Amino acid sequence: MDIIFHHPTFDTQFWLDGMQQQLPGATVRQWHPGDNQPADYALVWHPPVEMLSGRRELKGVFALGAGVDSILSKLQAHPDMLPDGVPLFRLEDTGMALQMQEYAVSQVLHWFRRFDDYQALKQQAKWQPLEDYRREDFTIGLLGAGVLGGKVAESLAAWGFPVRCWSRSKKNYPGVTSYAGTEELSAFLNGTRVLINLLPNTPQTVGIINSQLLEQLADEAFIMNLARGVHLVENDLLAALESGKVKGAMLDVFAKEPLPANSPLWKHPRIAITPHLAAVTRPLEAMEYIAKTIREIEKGESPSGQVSLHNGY
Ligand SMILES: NC(=O)C1=CN([C@@H]2O[C@H](COP(=O)(O)OP(=O)(O)OC[C@H]3O[C@@H](n4cnc5c(N)ncnc54)[C@H](O)[C@@H]3O)[C@@H](O)[C@H]2O)C=CC1
Ligand SMILES: O=C(O)C(=O)CO
Repeated sequence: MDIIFHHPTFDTQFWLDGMQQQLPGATVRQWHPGDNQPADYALVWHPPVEMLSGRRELKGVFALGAGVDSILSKLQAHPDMLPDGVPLFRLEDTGMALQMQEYAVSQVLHWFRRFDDYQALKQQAKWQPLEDYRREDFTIGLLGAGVLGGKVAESLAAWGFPVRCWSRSKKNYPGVTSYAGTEELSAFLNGTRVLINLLPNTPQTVGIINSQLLEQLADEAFIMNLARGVHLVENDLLAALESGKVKGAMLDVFAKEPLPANSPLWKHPRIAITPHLAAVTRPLEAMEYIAKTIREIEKGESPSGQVSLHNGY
């Protein structure tokens, strides 16, 4: 079995050795421009078009992340990049859910215990206890309730918050109220105080966090964008912060990355920023997962994690 690998920033040798250990019978090589030798599987992130196009022999392409929007947008521009019938897989969890849980739980508790307000009072040397927020006024809503959103929802429910989620189809997570489809979006938003976004980037979800959506949230809402920058209309968020409808935001992803130095988001006192690292690919877990999936494909099984080209995620 032959495996080709391309990632613009990962430690390639570490991955070649690691995959070799996971699949001792395989030959794993770094792909270089001009390499047209046959391959059974490709492991990629931001792949050059010529790496995959014309490779009808491939039994699977693995995206080395959870979101496949960048691969799919390239595929739109170059439809022959992924030969017909070659399945595209993505990473399901592989250590990312725990990182998302850490990120979301710590920030929700930060807002719930009003640490932002106390930090602002501290700047004025003010010793001033504030009224506690009540859990019943702190409903948390997950936009997107798949592999990552579902786990985040469960971890926040375990902290005793009212938690709800919104997805394409109904979910059954313990302690989490499920809403599904565009017809239930307004009901989901109504009363949501903390909105956490873990949707994939698709034509249906681009710009979903806009002024019309923000207006439907509970007053003094909080926004956490952990998915993709294009989901959020940044100027609408700034306007909602200005009006007081939104009290604070924590953003990990941006329409343009790295976030340009002149972006007004940097300087806003009620916006916290991290540089797209809410959850990163954990190589060992990812390699184990990919090897398991390859073994299932080789046995003729249908492993999970296959991207629906129709749904776009
Ligand atoms: N900031 C970061 O470091 C990272 C961000 N991500 C982002 O998180 C996203 C989610 O990842 P997973 O949970 O693994 O994806 P997933 O595919 O398991 O879950 C997606 C969820 O969104 C829902 N959904 C999709 N389209 C919808 C629509 N039109 N209306 C309503 N619900 C819809 C699905 O029903 C599902 O519940 C990724 O696509 C990626 O963009 C992933 C990893 C790291
Ligand atoms: O896996 C993903 O989709 C990511 O955004 C990784 O940072």
